[in-house]
Amino acid sequence: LDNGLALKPTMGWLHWERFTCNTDCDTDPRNCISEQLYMQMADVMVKEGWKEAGYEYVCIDDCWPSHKRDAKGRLQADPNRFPGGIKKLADYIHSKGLKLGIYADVGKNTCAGYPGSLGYYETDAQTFADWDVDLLKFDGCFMERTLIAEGYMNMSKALNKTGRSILYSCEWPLYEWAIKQPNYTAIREYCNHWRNFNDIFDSWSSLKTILEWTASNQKIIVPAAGPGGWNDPDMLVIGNFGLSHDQQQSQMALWAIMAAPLLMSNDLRDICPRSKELLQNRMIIAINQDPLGQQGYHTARLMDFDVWERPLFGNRLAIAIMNRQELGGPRRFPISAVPGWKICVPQCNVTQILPQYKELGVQSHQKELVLSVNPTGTTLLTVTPLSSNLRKLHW
Ligand SMILES: OC[C@@H]1[C@H](O)[C@H](O)[C@@H](O)CN1C(=S)Nc1ccc(F)cc1
Repeated sequence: LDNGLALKPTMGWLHWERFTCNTDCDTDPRNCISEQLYMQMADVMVKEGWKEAGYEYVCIDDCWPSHKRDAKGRLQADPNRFPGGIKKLADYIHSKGLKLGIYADVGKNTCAGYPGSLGYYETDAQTFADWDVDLLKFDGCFMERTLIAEGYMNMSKALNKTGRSILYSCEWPLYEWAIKQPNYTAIREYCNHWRNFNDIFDSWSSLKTILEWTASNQKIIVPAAGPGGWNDPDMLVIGNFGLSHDQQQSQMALWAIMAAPLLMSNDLRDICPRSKELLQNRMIIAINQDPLGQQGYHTARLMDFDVWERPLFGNRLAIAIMNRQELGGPRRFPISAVPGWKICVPQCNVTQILPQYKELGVQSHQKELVLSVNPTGTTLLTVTPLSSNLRKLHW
């Protein structure tokens, strides 16, 4: 969407995967969906270097509203859980130099059964603008499948009509795939990023299904990605419970290769140091935010390894090698088996970023550089050709 926003993939925090629809503030005040959750996350994001690393949007997901619209037909926050209201929360978030995201639904109800926006697109867009909201995540539940596209387009126009810059995060293709192959030219025209596939869960198997779907459909979705519009493989679940450290490194590496929005869903008030270090790794964030804005591809599967590559600004290349085996120990992979390695003629400078930082120095096409990759882990490299006669990469 050409609204001047999301020129690089959106970075921030989104409540859903970690906090879901927990509305029980009587027994669980620390984790329920309430204004204090976002205020506390904002405080931590400033205090603990998250904002500095680039994480900017603090996003509310489902379950924030009252079940009733107000007398003027406007959405309103649950008065017990958001006593100050959304505008005041936005002011607080802005006072921290951060931005506020909110959530609504194209259909009759949200997925969790709160009021949907069908029939109220202009009212809701104007309400969000009046509250100084900076991002809208627009879900696709309870909507006639054949009317999904029209609904997403109408909300895009409604947001534009408010005159406020509001980043528009869509789930349009996810719901449309059920009936037809979505038209990604249209989606890119109306949305700043878009969910294509099922919700992420806190598990390695969930991550694998998302990567599998992305690789299988890359010819359709990857060309649509670029500054202002991105494919959204869903939230980062790094720092929660279900992924080993190697698997957390795999998600961070692949989200960088896929030019995915980096929307963390975890508890920043209580996160282990290794996960925090991984999420704030400047070299991986730089790959995700690369100015060329080209999403990477799955380029090879061999010996039970997956290879993903992303062209970077300045003729550099990011390479991720994932060991799919869930048995045994680290396995060795010859970099010469990476399709993009052919740019290293006659030589390249190689930097390993994961599993730990290591300058591998000048490598030549001949000299056999072999990498070690942990089971379900990923080795992430950047490669800089040292010659001027660069051959274009062809996929
Ligand atoms: O209710 C909101 C929640 C989150 O916003 C996700 O990111 C959205 O993709 C939708 N969503 C959920 S749980 N959607 C949903 C997921 C599975 C299901 F059987 C019915 C609804």
